[in-house]
Amino acid sequence: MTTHPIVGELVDDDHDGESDRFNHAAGLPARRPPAALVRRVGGTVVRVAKDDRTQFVVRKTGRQLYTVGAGYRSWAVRIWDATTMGVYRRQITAAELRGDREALTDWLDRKEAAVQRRFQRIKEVPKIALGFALVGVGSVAALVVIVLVSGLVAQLTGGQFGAVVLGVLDVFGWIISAIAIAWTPFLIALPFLISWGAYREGKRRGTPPTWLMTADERKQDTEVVTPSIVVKALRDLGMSQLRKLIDAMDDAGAGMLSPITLAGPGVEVQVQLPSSISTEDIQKRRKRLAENMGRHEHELFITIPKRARSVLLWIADSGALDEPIEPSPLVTEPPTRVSMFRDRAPWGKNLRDDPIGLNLWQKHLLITGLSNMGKTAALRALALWLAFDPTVEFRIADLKGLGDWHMFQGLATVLIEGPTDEHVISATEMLEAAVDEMERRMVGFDPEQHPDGVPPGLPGYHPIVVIVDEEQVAFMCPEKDEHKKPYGGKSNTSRYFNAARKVHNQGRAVNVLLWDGTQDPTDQNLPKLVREGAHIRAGLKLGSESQSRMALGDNAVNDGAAPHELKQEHKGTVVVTGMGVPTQQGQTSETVRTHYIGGKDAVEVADQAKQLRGAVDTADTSPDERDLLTDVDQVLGGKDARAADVPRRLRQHAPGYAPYRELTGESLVAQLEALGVKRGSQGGYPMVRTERVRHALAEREVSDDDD
Ligand SMILES: Nc1ncnc2c1ncn2[C@@H]1O[C@H](COP(=O)(O)OP(=O)(O)OP(=O)(O)O)[C@@H](O)[C@H]1O
Repeated sequence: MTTHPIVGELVDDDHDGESDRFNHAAGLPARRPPAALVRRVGGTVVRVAKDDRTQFVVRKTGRQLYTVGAGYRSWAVRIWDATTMGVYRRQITAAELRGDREALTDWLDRKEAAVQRRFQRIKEVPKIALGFALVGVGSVAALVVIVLVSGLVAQLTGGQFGAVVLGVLDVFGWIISAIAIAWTPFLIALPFLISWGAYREGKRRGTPPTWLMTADERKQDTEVVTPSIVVKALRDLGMSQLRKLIDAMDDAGAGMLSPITLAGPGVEVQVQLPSSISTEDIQKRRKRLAENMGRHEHELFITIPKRARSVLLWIADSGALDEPIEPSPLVTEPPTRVSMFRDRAPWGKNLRDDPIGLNLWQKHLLITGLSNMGKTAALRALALWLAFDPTVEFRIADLKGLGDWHMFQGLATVLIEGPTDEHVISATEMLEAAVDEMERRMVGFDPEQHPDGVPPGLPGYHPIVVIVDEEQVAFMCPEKDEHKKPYGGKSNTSRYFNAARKVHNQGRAVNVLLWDGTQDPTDQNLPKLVREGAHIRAGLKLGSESQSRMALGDNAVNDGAAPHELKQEHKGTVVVTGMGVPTQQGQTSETVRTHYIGGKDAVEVADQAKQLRGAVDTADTSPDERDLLTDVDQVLGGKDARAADVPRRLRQHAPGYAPYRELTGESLVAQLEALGVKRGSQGGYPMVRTERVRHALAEREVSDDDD
């Protein structure tokens, strides 16, 4: 036999033109000429037809032959079933597999009764046959009697007895010759008639394989998700056990499904799996399941509801997820004021198109994702909403520093923008200042007066939200301080790590919160202790399941959360889990398509928030010179203070300002003295007195004027 090389790409077993459709939708060229119908037959790739027309005819004929074959098979199965009590056998097997003892006994009894009934019928067969024979003989005898009586009557009334008998015999002769004439054509037509019946039976029984359909037919076939499509998709998952169990079901598997309901731009259906099939078995085959239903992998979401051994499938309308969702209500109808305690931040919509709002009160938050998936935008959208609560203070470090957070100038009390080690050092100090504040609040809290913890609105305990975007930069920082303590890393001495951990551990109760955004999480750039401390955890598209576990935790991923399976093109889509996240009943996570607030809109929203709360004095964290006298006057707030307490206040006032970093009480007093502030003490402790600082400021002003 001569073999001819096949021109073009060798196709895989699953080729059904799906990738061409995908490429077409994405505006990419088709993977191969769409007209070629190529199949692998017994390990050899066979080109069946090339041009459109022939291909159509070949596919159509193939489909019809398949349907006729399916009909014969169905009849054979039914005959086999009928002779071997298949209905009962299958129910018995299914009850056994389910471990349903009650049903098992019931079906065994039914089978026994059916066997008895059949035995009874078989016993009665000779009697029935004899009955038929007697009826036959009786009918012939009756006919003879009728003919004879009719002939006799004819004879007596002037007719001829013989003519009647001959007439009747003629009629019989005619019937016999008509049968003889029709017999041959009937015999010729019989196989066709049987095949027609088989075709109808085959059509009733199932759908031909997708590779026997043209692209258009497939589209029509898969647009609507029906119970039979879902069952067929499950049956064809490539799990022989599942296939057998579904085939064994009396209702062809329909009983496994809940009603299919419309849910946003898609449908939802819950599947109760047979006992030997685990939810994991289905999750692992998401791609195949989606494709069996005519969808892309990212258009099928599988979650695990509370009911044991069941999966909840949400199947998007084809292409629906590629449509953007509407703009944020924050842009279209900015709020006049919000309450962090009471309200929910409008973040986006879930797959069912229900609006999703997060309650952010006393929640640490972590958002991760691959680069450029919309992490900053999603995090910033929450902060912008929260800016409409004037009681909330923001301290922000944007360790990319390309202006994503610049609109918070005048909204945040600290705004660090930049990627260098210096910026990481500032961010660390900002976080350490938050730890100091947290400890001050904890020490100063009066549990007798507030037995239920810090109530909303308690003076001195306003929410402080510390935001660190691109946090991975902090963990990867190689710099060390003068005590050789690293800023980055995750060792016991790492300054950023320890500060983040402390806020995570204890900040919530006193309203000191950390929101971090980090890229491409690993154990190095997002240590376990930090990621586990967040109350709300969100993952945009991630690279692998292990990253999803880091981002959302094992529980959420075990329950079906799969940010690694989100589509790269779907920026801003997050899987979110944790406290304050509204989820469907029985679910632990929610997939949210977040509203996108672009840079320009963000500036406008921030301006509106500034109008509400009045401009905030954003601390200058740039390495420029600061004025020590003015800063000390500001941190004293009109009172005197021990010199040892003032450096800490200065660091909080200007996080990241290097000269304050190593300041001690003693060196401060010396520097102030050089600026004209007389030393003072109380009870043996060096003091910094407001009045002396202001005096030095006034003197300086006078001498500046003189100059
Ligand atoms: N919700 C959204 N809907 C649609 N597009 C979005 C959405 N969020 C972000 N984008 C698009 O993604 C781009 C990147 O967004 P963003 O800067 O927030 O990503 P990122 O993950 O923070 O990136 P990186 O980690 O590289 O800093 C935006 O410029 C925008 O075009």
